[in-house]
Amino acid sequence: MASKKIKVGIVGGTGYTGVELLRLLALHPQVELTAITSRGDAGLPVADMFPSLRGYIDLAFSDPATANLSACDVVFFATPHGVAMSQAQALLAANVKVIDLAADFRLQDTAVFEQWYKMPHSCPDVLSEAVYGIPELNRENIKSAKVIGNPGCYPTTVLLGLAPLLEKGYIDFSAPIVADAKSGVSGAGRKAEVATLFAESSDSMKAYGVAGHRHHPEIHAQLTQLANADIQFIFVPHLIPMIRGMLSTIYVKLTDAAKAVDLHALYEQRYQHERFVDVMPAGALPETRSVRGSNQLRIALHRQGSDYLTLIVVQDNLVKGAAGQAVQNMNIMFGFDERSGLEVLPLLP
Ligand SMILES: NC(=O)C1=CN([C@@H]2O[C@H](COP(=O)(O)OP(=O)(O)OC[C@H]3O[C@@H](n4cnc5c(N)ncnc54)[C@H](OP(=O)(O)O)[C@@H]3O)[C@@H](O)[C@H]2O)C=CC1
Ligand SMILES: CC(=O)N[C@@H](CCC(=O)OP(=O)(O)O)C(=O)O
Repeated sequence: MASKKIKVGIVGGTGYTGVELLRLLALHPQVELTAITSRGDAGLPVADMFPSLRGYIDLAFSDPATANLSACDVVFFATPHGVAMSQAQALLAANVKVIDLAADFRLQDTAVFEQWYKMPHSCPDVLSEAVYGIPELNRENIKSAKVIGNPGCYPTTVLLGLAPLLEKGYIDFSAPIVADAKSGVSGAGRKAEVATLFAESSDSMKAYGVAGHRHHPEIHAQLTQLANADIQFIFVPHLIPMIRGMLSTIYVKLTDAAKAVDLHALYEQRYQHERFVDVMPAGALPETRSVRGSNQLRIALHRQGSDYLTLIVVQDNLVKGAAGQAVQNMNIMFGFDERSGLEVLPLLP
């Protein structure tokens, strides 16, 4: 394990995933935070905006146009889609690693990226060397990566939920895989929007993106790779009246071979060495509050009749679904203990 401190920059320090990175990295033993950007609040001490960080972070926000990001060892982009790809090439040329929490480096097919994100991809060369950042599925490639496309929040639940079955060929693709997913409102970010006003989003619940959500192609591409087969996948996200947390319920049809297998034991074995994936006891019904504020993802399996399996997966969308997973990726890239900065217990109540 390396002991030297690395210099870390965060572009987009005023957003929800940005401040979550600050919360986790402030106590990371191998990290020295050196630049935290904001366009509108440059010059403001970070702790003035986020008093919870008083005494832990002494820096002020700096303007992303002038911040000395090339002096960092790694830069996190906790920004809207399109920002990281405009700066990645220059940072890589300065030997700085890049971890993007947005979608710039998640989809290898630039035509699909352009279709869903309505912008051309400005650096396909960088994209081609980017690694999709789910450590439990892709750890070896992450070790040597210079650019990480940190996954979307919904994809992390679906992919970790399904991976053990797909790796064994236990899903019968004659029926579609269905994922019915629910997110807390922080998933939409901190920017002001009518849909996330208290009076609009509390005491109510709604589906959205039913005709198509940009995480569908992201999940589909990864499922296809894991299954080595084309698959039908139905995905419906929902907005629910809580601040943080995500629960995905996933329905699959099992192959005949899978029906003879102890699937709970298969999951326990697949994730036995994974600190951040917890396979719950038989019959468990995981709740989002059991992972709140932590990098933990919990999975429960429920057989339904002889042919179907229902998976229930929970995570904190801002931690394992975003900033925590990004820190986990950083730890792997720099040879640190994967748990550094991430041994945070869930908050209760
Ligand atoms: N929220 C979630 O649960 C998840 C979010 N993500 C992704 O992570 C990224 C960040 O999300 P989130 O933190 O929720 O978003 P927010 O809207 O809360 O924050 C966005 C941040 O980006 C900064 N910013 C905006 N435009 C630019 C720009 N052109 N150049 C530099 N900085 C800019 C803003 O700061 P300022 O205006 O002060 O410069 C702000 O700090 C998004 O791509 C999102 O899709 C991924 C997984 C989960
Ligand atoms: C509740 C809510 O609005 N969630 C966001 C997903 C956040 C996320 O992970 O999305 P990115 O792919 O943009 O990084 C959404 O559905 O747009």
